[in-house]
Amino acid sequence: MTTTDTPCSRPETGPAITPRRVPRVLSIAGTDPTGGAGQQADLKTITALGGYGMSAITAVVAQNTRGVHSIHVPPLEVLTAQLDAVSDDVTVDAVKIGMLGSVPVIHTVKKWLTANRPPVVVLDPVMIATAGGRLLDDDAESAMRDMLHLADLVTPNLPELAVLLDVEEATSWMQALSQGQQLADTYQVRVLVKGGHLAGDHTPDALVTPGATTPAFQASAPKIHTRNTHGTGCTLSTAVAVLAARTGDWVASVAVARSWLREAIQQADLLDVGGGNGPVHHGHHLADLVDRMVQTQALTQGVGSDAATDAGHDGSFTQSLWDQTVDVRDRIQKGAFVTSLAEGSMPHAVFLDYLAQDLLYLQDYSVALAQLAVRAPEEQWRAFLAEGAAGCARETAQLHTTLVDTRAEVSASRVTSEYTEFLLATTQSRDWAVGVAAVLPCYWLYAWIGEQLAQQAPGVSAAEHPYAAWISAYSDPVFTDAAQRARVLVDHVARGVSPQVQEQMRTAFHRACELEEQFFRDPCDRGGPSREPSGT
Ligand SMILES: Nc1ncnc2c1ncn2[C@@H]1O[C@H](COP(=O)(O)OP(=O)(O)OP(=O)(O)O)[C@@H](O)[C@H]1O
Ligand SMILES: Cc1ncc(COP(=O)(O)O)c(N)n1
Repeated sequence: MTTTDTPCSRPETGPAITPRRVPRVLSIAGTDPTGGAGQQADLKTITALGGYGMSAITAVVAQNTRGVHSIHVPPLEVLTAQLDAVSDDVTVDAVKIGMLGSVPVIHTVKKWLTANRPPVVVLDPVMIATAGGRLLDDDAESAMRDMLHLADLVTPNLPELAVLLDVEEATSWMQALSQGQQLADTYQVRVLVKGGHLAGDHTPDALVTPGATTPAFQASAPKIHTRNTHGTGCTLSTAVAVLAARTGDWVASVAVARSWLREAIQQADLLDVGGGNGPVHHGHHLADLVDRMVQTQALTQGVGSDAATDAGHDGSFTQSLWDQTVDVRDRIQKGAFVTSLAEGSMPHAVFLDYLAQDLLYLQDYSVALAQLAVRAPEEQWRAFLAEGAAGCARETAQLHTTLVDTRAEVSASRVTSEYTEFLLATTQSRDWAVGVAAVLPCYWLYAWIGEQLAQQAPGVSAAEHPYAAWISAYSDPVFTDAAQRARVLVDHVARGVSPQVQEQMRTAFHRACELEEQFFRDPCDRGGPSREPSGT
């Protein structure tokens, strides 16, 4: 994720939320037939962030990127019937409330909310559309104030914040923060203060909580030069609702929602929707996933009748490699790395040491993949391996950022050196087929460990587990997908080589599996970092 955010956060506690991997999120809002704001933006956001989206429509708005043409408010009974249809049948984990429009609609939603309050309620007090057009009646402002206390989080933009407090709109970030704090204190509700409307070249945001003296979270990043910011407010508030229901952690939810939205704004110009203030790209991270799925399908078709690639017993060459390394996996599964990471009992120093070694390892693994890419006999394999090499380089850069605070120079441990020397030598000078077999365990065991961690520590949240973020990153389907494709490659290659080379592939795979096991065990065995004394 490209961001120059400078977050400063402290733990922020509130009523307990039971995290759910796929939260059921209801949006109560108006519509936008051009898909950039309101219900349509909310449903895209919920799906993009892994939730299950539902919608109850408050108003049918004929609008586009240039402005609002007309608003039709369905009879109140229709809104009540929609809300009841959802709550009579579905457990709602989070609700996001957007455009309400009028006093009777506010009262209707308030009544339903009082009787059916889900664990997460985010209220975006929508008043005016970016492109112009009032979305809240003038006489509804005080009714809106009267429902703020029912929310866990309120997300006004600066003009809305001013209306809610009945003061002049803030023109500086300090003033905005002070108004946000005043709203939080008056209504005893968290407030997401958004600086998108401030003049200047930065867009600061902050999460303020009742009675606090400093924000629970604050970040700022350069303004992205685009006019396509239609629906950013709807999108941000919904993203926080989904993530809060998913993690139970408001600070983390705001931070992640913000970074994700930033990327959606960054890629907004790709969409080319409308001639005014266009929408943001809610599906920005899915495009890559679909590319990979299409590529996997192409690779799988390329291997004809032996295309079975499931981890089950499919009779493939890679399956036989896997079966022959069951002892290694058993050691990994029972070893201190997986068990202490899953329990959260791994000492932080050991974890940091593991990350530092991983960084050193990935630098060389990236080179190993690049060497194979250069030597690849076919275009599709070159693309796959080069993409893997680039992914490792990106991962290395991210690890550098994570480890920036550990400062001291870290040297490769004996195991890390042994593993990387083996990979570099094998991928550079052995038969290409042997090289691809040597790099497979890193893909495959990584994805497999992700599954083990997800099973041993299901649904962990940042609030209750020190390594929650790491565990969920490990079980990312992206890794399973990459491992699958690496298997397809090795199976394909194995069919075209002699039994002798197949045997060498088998030996290389086995050796790399053993080194993987040692690599995970090593930081736990050593119990701490392997560093060069500073100044050497
Ligand atoms: N040009 C931009 N570059 C980067 N971030 C932006 C930009 N415009 C808006 N944002 C971000 O989008 C979010 C919504 O901000 P904003 O203050 O505009 O709220 P809003 O007015 O409710 O949104 P909307 O435009 O949908 O009504 C904030 O996190 C803000 O930082
Ligand atoms: C139904 C609906 N809800 C909210 C907004 C605000 O979004 P924006 O200010 O980006 O136009 C909107 N335009 N339409």
